Amino acid sequence: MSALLTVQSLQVQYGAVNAVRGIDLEVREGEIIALLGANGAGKSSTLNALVGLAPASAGTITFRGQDVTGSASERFASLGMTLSPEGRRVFGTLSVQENLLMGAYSMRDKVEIKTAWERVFDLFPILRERREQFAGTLSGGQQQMLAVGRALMSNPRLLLLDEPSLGLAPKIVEQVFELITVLRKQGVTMVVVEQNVSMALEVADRGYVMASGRIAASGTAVELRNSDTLQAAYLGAD
Ligand SMILES: Nc1ncnc2c1ncn2[C@@H]1O[C@H](COP(=O)(O)OP(=O)(O)OP(=O)(O)O)[C@@H](O)[C@H]1O
Repeated sequence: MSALLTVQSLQVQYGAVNAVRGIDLEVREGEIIALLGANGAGKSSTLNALVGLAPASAGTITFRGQDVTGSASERFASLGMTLSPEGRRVFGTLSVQENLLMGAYSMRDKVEIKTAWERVFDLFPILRERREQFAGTLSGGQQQMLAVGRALMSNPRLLLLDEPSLGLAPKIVEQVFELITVLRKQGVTMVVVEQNVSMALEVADRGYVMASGRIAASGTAVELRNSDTLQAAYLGAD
């Protein structure tokens, strides 16, 4: 498997706050990578920096063989790397279909947009039923589906999912993880930030554990499940 994404010595700083302190990551084609760690460990900052939404103050990001460090977020989408952000962030006063179209902003071709749209509706039939409805009136789980659906509209090769199960009822959480396995079968490579560590390690091939802006441990899902560092990373929340 070749590397789809390589991150070297990435740092993210917000003023005086060093959120990410020089991390290395590799994501290979077809993999599901879990990015784990306590609140404030730097997971969201890492994902945001990967798509140009947080300030990468040092390091390099190579995606599909191209150095994309410092690129604008549109470039990431057009190259095939998309983020489904934490907290869903759907546009509540726009309809379901308008929200989906926001995810297809780099596409010009109507047939291409329709194909992407149908794929999202096939994955989430409830969104097809509610396509005219304001996104703000959907349940939490449906808004999460819409956020993932919007990210899928650009047909990403690499999908970054930030806390996809956050705040959802257990049954819906199971659906989110089922979705991850369905997407993998469709050839989407994923990096998943999750507080639900056991479920994340069930679907993931490999993972990285962050603590205080650094990688504290990495390995296969099986290795991490048995790792003391994983337990310590959660107990030692900063
Ligand atoms: N926009 C920002 N401005 C200043 N500091 C920030 C900003 N975003 C995050 N931070 C800080 O950076 C550090 C890492 O936060 P980040 O959200 O990346 O962690 P996380 O592991 O994703 O945690 P969570 O699960 O709570 O989102 C924290 O100390 C946080 O307070």
